[in-house]
Amino acid sequence: MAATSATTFSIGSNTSASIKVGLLSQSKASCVKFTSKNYPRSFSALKATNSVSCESESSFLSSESCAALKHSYITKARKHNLRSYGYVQPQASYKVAILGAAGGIGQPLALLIKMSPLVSELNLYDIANVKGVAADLSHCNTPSKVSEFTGTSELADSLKGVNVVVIPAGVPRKPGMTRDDLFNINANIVKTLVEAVADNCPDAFIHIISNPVNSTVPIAAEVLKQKGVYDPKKLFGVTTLDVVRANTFVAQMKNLKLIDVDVPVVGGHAGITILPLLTKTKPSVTFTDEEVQELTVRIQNAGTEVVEAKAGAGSATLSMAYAAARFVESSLRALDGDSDVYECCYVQSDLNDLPFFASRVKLGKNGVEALISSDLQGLTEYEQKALEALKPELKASIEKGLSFLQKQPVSA
Ligand SMILES: NC(=O)C1=CN([C@@H]2O[C@H](COP(=O)(O)OP(=O)(O)OC[C@H]3O[C@@H](n4cnc5c(N)ncnc54)[C@H](O)[C@@H]3O)[C@@H](O)[C@H]2O)C=CC1
Ligand SMILES: O=C([O-])CC(=O)C(=O)O
Repeated sequence: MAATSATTFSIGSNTSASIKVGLLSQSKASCVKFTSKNYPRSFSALKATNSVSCESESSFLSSESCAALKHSYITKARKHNLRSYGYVQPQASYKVAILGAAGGIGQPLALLIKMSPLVSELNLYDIANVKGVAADLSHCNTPSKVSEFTGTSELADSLKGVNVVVIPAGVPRKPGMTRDDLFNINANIVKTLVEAVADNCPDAFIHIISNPVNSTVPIAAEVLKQKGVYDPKKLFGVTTLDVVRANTFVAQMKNLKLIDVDVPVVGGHAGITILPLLTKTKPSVTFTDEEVQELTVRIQNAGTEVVEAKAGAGSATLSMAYAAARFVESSLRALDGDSDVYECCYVQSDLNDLPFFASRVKLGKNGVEALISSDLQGLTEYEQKALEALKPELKASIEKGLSFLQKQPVSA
């Protein structure tokens, strides 16, 4: 059976049938054809491995096990943010806004979100230069409608009816700066934007990317509180890039398949407050003490590595856009009823004495459904020490953010 207008999902190994690559037919929803250049596996090959029990190819293609495989492909492909470059079949109709959409992160992030089958409308807001970005992006033949909004007079309209707001607005670091050096400019930007979110889409999930995240998230929380619409389950500091980096560096060091590696990263998003829990890596990996030290320091300094390499032209944008798109997609899957969505992020927390803390969370339709405490149990001495060491810095950054609003109350 030929698969027409097919979408290719490269999903790594599928344990239930040892299939590496599948072609999922869009024209016949229940049909999966297992052929690929890299891993040619026909029905008879599957049968030979006892992976299927049907007698004929046609009965297999219409069987429940085939439908389950199709479901597993889609789930795994979605989890890993894989995209087809062909036409994307709409699967849901959520509305996403990016505030700071014309920037270094905003533009590639907009492109990645434009490729999501879960998005029907994509609103791009910035104080300048967003018209051309929107015109350009709107020519992609993916389902979402792109709209542009320029300047504060159009901010409110950009947020009406939005389900997920992503905020990468603000200045990036230059070599020699810490993230905290961005506080004076970015605190005000985040405050103004979150005020508008509170007024126009108070139920939305809010993803804060602007640095210093350790302080800008507490600022956003205070703004929402003063506006009377704070829902701690829906406010997130985006720390996905720390996980993405940890996964990449561990896979490289240990020669593992990237798609399989998952390292929880807890704490915050600056220097030593970024704490990868390497002993909780999945699949289980053993590290020498030297490897733990080397990896931890590299993950903590990875932002600076990029800032220095860009030599004054900004900080991470492409990897950040990739990470932010993953977090948006996870949020949309959770909103859409997927009950198996977990991400590390910086949220209001009661896992320890810090009011905000990054950890793995379970996401659901209403935002954070549960904080995953098990990652913080059974820590090694190294991890426990690092956790205690990060607390004073993170506490100070949180307090700096919370007290900012005392000097600058929200506008009515
Ligand atoms: N959370 C994380 O893991 C990461 C956070 N960042 C942070 O993301 C922020 C943005 O970085 P880039 O995109 O590289 O900077 P950029 O300078 O390239 O872009 C920032 C954009 O924000 C816009 N902007 C400024 N004020 C605004 C306002 N009031 N309303 C709306 N838009 C406004 C600018 O016009 C510009 O288009 C920085 O603060 C950076 O430190 C960067 C990488 C990783
Ligand atoms: O390092 C920076 O300034 C940007 C950032 O947060 C990161 O890349 O992790």
